[in-house]
Amino acid sequence: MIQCFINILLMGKHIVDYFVLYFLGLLGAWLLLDIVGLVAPRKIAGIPSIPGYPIVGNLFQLLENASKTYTGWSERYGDVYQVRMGAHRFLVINSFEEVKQFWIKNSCENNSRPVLYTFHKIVSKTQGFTIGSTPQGPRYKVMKKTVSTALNKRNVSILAPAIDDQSRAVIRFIVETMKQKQPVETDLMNCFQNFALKLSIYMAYGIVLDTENRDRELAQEIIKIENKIINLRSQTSNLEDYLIFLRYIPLIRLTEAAAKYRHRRDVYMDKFLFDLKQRILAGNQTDCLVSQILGNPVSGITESELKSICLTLVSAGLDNTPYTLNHCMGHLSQPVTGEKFQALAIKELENTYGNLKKAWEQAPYGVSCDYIVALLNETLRYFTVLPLSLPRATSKAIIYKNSVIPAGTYLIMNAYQANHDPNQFSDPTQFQPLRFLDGDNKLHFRESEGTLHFTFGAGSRGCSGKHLAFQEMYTLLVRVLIAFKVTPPQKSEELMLLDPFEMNQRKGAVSFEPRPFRYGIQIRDPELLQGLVNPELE
Ligand code: HEM
Repeated sequence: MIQCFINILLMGKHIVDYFVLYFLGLLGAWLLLDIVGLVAPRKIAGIPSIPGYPIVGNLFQLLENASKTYTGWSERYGDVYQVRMGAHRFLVINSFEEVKQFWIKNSCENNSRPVLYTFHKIVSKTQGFTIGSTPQGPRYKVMKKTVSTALNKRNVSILAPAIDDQSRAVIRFIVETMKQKQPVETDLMNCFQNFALKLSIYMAYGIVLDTENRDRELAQEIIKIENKIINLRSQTSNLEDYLIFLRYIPLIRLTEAAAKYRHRRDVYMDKFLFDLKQRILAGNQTDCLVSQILGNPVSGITESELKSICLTLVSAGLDNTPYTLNHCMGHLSQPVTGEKFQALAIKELENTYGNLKKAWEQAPYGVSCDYIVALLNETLRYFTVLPLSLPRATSKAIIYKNSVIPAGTYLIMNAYQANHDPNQFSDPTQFQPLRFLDGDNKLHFRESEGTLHFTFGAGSRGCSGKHLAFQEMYTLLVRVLIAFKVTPPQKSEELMLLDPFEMNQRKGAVSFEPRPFRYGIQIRDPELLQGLVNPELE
């Protein structure tokens, strides 16, 4: 018996020994191949390169708050340089002017996306890529056209009644949960997430989710899983994307979590599509994007492309829109300055619409108040929810100064740095909505004049959902401001810190994910609010 136990132990030890030997052998072979240049990505001539290590390159220097590290390197190596992350080389662009050069002037050449192992081969196996992660090609063009049309200004204006209903429901829910107790200290992040989710699901499948009651669990599952999957798009954390040999080591399966989330996503994505098809078969006409595509075979959209479109609509704004809006709430709750922003916002709403009742009613139907537009744009600029935007790949060569950037090069926009470029924005670290307004509090910038900031990206693959996201944020912000006075939390440690890097709790994630913070809310005018949230009782 004892001998048998010893034999098992010895066998276990041999297995561990073999495993270690296998690992060291693989690493040694890879190092050799790297040194002779067989697995190392080629350097781009004439562009400064950040010194790194064999095999990994700069990967381990970029695991936390990479945008900040890139900014630090730009001080020494200039606005445009190259880094190596294992098997891939990226060009990093840091200043406002250089981003304009690469993203807008070279829009046609810079119009594809990198294909990375974890996201493209593991997560996207069943529902396909989202549009934002699909490389350039004829099928991408068909999908992009469909989604861009659905999300253009005109079609977003058709969604106004839904934005009206859903944003009113959010405020009504908050008021109900406040009951008699006021002021309440809270964080409205989950309400903002439910709002964004409801609108996406409505637009895609024509379903109104009851995120507070009947569909609460489903909504929380979607929010959680989509957040996990978005994080798998991290430009640095998925080591198997860059260190190819890791994929060949048995027992190490860094992508296991990715496969698990994909299965959980399949459950709700397949159900939404199945239910909609059943409703159509039963003759219940539903006016939504998916039924328009299903009813129009000439669009040439295949089943798998339809799945990609659905995925895009469900996931694209689910983190970005609520995080940005919540960051704005964080500014409104700052001692001293927060009160001033709110006072000016209320005054400008009255000036624009005549009174607050009209401002509430008209907010879903356009973005007319320039001060609120400036407040939101300053939030988008200051926070830059995707500090490294989304990565790009060039489909044609770009001539940059004396260098040729070949087709197939991966590009990273350091959007946070470009949005804080002192040559473009005076006092870039100050939150100043008035920077976008003239002396009469009117916007001195029009969209046709170019790009205000790079939070929605830019050029041919810029964000297709920016009109929808902006209209959603505008409506909810106007309504929150009319409904509530926002105050700092009692405990100073619960106040939002202004620096997004300091607040960031997932330092390797693709978007800023601030740790929870709180603010006080108190009903501004109970009588007015009663009539606004329950107009049927008026
Ligand atoms: C505040 C909210 C949002 C922010 C900050 C944001 C930001 C971005 C960024 C930075 C990109 C990459 C752009 C580039 O490469 O230049 C992008 C792409 C995209 N976004 Fe958004 N987004 C938001 C909301 C939305 C919403 C609500 C939707 C649709 C429901 C959406 C749909 C898309 C699509 C389809 C793409 C891919 C474009 C392409 O690759 O052709 N976004 N977004």
